[in-house]
Parts: sequence; C-alpha cells; structure tokens
Amino acid sequence: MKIYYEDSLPYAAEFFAGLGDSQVFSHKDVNAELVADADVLLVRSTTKVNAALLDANKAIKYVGTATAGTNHLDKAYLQSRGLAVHSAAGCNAVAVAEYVLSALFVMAEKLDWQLTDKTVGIVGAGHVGTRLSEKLTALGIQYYLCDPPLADAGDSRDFVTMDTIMQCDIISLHVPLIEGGKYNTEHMFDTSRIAQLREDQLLINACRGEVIDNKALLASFVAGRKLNIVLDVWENEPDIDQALVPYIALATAHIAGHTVEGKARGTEMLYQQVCEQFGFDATKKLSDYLPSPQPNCINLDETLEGQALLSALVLSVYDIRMDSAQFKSTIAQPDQFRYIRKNYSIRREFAALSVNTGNYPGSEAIYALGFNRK
Ligand SMILES: NC(=O)c1ccc[n+]([C@@H]2O[C@H](COP(=O)([O-])OP(=O)(O)OC[C@H]3O[C@@H](n4cnc5c(N)ncnc54)[C@H](O)[C@@H]3O)[C@@H](O)[C@H]2O)c1
Ligand SMILES: O=C(O)[C@H](O)[C@H](O)COP(=O)(O)O
Repeated sequence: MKIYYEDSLPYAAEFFAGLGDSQVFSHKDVNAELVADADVLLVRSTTKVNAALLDANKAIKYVGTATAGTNHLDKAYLQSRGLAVHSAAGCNAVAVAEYVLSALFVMAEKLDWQLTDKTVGIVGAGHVGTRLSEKLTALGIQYYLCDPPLADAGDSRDFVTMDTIMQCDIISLHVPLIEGGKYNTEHMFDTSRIAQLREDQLLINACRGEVIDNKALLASFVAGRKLNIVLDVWENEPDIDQALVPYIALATAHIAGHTVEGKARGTEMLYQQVCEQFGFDATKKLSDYLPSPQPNCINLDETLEGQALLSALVLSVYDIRMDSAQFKSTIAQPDQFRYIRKNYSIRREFAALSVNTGNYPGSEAIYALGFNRK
C-alpha cells in the first residue's frame, strides 16, 4: 500500500511506519503525477484535493485531512470516485478555544473590560464553540450559542438567533465555510452586518476568512469606523489584502489551531481511520510521541488576583500579542503568510501543564480551564 502524506503532518512518519510504503510531499510540489499511484492520501488544509489532483490516480482508496475544516476537499468529486470525506473533526478545538481566551484577556486589558460583566456570542456550537463555552463557564463569563443546524437537528442546548448574537459584547465565529444554501456562512458578516457592529464590541474570527467580507470590513475602517476586530483567518489566504492588516487589533496567520497537541491529534485521528479501513490494529498513540513541556509546571503569581491573575496565567502559556506583532511587522514580505505558518513555534495546550495554585481560593476555576493539578 502506498501512503502519501503532506510534510506538515507531525509524527506521520512514526504513525504510518509499517502500514505500507510512505512518501512525504510538500503542498508546493504536489501534483497529479506525484500522487498518481497513492492508495492513501493524507493532507492538511494547504493541499486542494480535486479532479485535477486525483483524476490520473486509479488506486486511491482513502483521502483524509488532518484538520477540522474540509473546504479544501472537493466533496462532490470525492463522492463521484466513491471516496468518503475523512477529517480530524475536533482535533484542534481546544487550541482554538485557548487562542480565543488569549485574545479576550489581551483585548480586555486594552479596552479596560471586566470580562465577567461582558457577554460572548458564539456562532457555531460544534467542537470549537463547545470547548470555548466550557472555558467561558470556568471563567464565569456569560455566553450565548447560535447554531441553526444543531438547533434544527434537536440539540438540547439553548440557542439564540443572530439578532441576539449581534447584541453581545464579544462575538466569536466558529462555523465551517458553507457556500450557499440554508446555512450559508460565506460573508455571514457582509456590509450590512459589519455596519451593525458597534465600536464597543469585539469580533473574533478564527474559523474561515470568507465568513467575513474582508473588502467590506476594510471599507468600513477606511470610512473611519473604529471597530475591534481579531482575525486569525483571512479571505484569499495566503494572498490576503494587506491593506486590512493595520486596522486589525490582533492579527495572526491562521495559527489558532496550531498547538503541538492539536496538530498531532489530527495525524493520530487519520492513523486510526486508516487502520480501521485497512484492517490494521491501531496500536500507536499520540502519548507515545508528544514531548514533555519544559517547564511543565506553572506557579501562580499570587501578588495578583481575579482577572489579572487569570490573564497572567493564560498569557504565560500563550500570548497572542507575540504572534500578532510578528505578523504585522513581516506580512508585507513575499510569501510571509506561508512562512509564518510553516515555521510556527507551536504552543502547548493548558492540559499539558500543571499549575501550583498555592493558597489561591479560585483554584477550581483554573482546573476547569483545563490545567492539571500540581
Ligand atoms: N483557525 C484555525 O486554526 C481553525 C482551527 C479549527 C477549525 N477552524 C475552522 O473552524 C470551523 C469550526 O470548527 P469545529 O471543529 O468547531 O467544526 P464543527 O463542525 O464541529 O462545528 C461547526 C458548527 O458550526 C455550525 N454551523 C454551520 N452553519 C452554521 C450557520 N450558518 N450558523 C451558525 N452555525 C453554523 C454547525 O452546525 C456546527 O455545529 C471549521 O470548519 C474550520 O473551518 C479553524
Ligand atoms: O481547519 C482546521 O483544522 C484549521 O484551520 C487548521 O489549523 C488548518 O491548519 P493547516 O492545515 O493549514 O496547517
């Protein structure tokens, strides 16, 4: 069996060794000829899988993406070839939720906000939206969920409409890119919705760039509006509209899901799927490969309290300002968007770390955020 995998899948060599002949490729070089004899094709979001890539391949039996989003896979084409859409649903949900927390604490400092007085509107209550809601509960921050597909499917949680979401102080987007139809998300934030945003609100997009009309957003800034926007994802990546970047409060290069665990979990999920499809025992586990974080224990800064203490803790693990500063200072250089993503010094998730809470009375909130007890 020939297994071809993109070089951005961590631990793919280790997981797939012994299942067949493995060959690694870069998304820059991949073409129909290169993967013409692949039985198994494993990608991340930078490789488009469609007729142009696979028409010449008569052997293909499994295509999988080690990501949550699947909009780079031509689903109708895969179906026409009798292939299922395999993804790593939920692999990086915790990573994105922790990215959003970092953004919330940084923006709260900038805007002088007490987060427990604010409301968060979560659009898309799937893997990411749910993980985020759990972390907000741990912090005592009120949130609302909007997810019409889940509401229609009978999910028992309480859901609100987009009109209610638009009244929240903070709006965080966690929907897939859906182009058209009843649940369309493309340009969900179009000119009209962007016009409804108030300057005392915060909008975060860490799902797909096309969910916000970037041209309309830029026009709104150019017209003088002072909106608070955090963007991890952009229309037309990697060739994004650079004119928009200076207006964005925190700007990053589609790295919200790039924790060590989030990326590696994606590879592990595809390994499990391939083993199941081809009748192998899935004996390998992510824990066999993950390095121990250094240091792996954090001492709380007990000179602080309340939001300041939690903010210092979260930012000590991941401070989005560092990524934003690097992005803003280098994005004008050619190929920089790709470069940042490829060379990202990926971070750890809270669950990889222990916290010594000492005599801090709010220790349960810290463990509920995902940290381990010391
Ligand atoms: N920036 C990153 O690094 C990163 C990482 C992970 C995921 N993502 C993106 O975020 C998206 C969400 O990730 P996930 O793992 O939570 O996916 P998911 O499929 O678990 O959840 C998406 C949710 O959005 C809901 N939804 C669909 N259309 C909607 C609409 N019109 N209005 C409101 N809700 C709607 C779905 O019903 C679903 O519950 C992914 O599809 C991916 O594109 C980005
Ligand atoms: O959909 C996802 O899972 C994320 O957007 C993911 O982080 C994309 O990462 P990439 O494959 O581009 O490294």
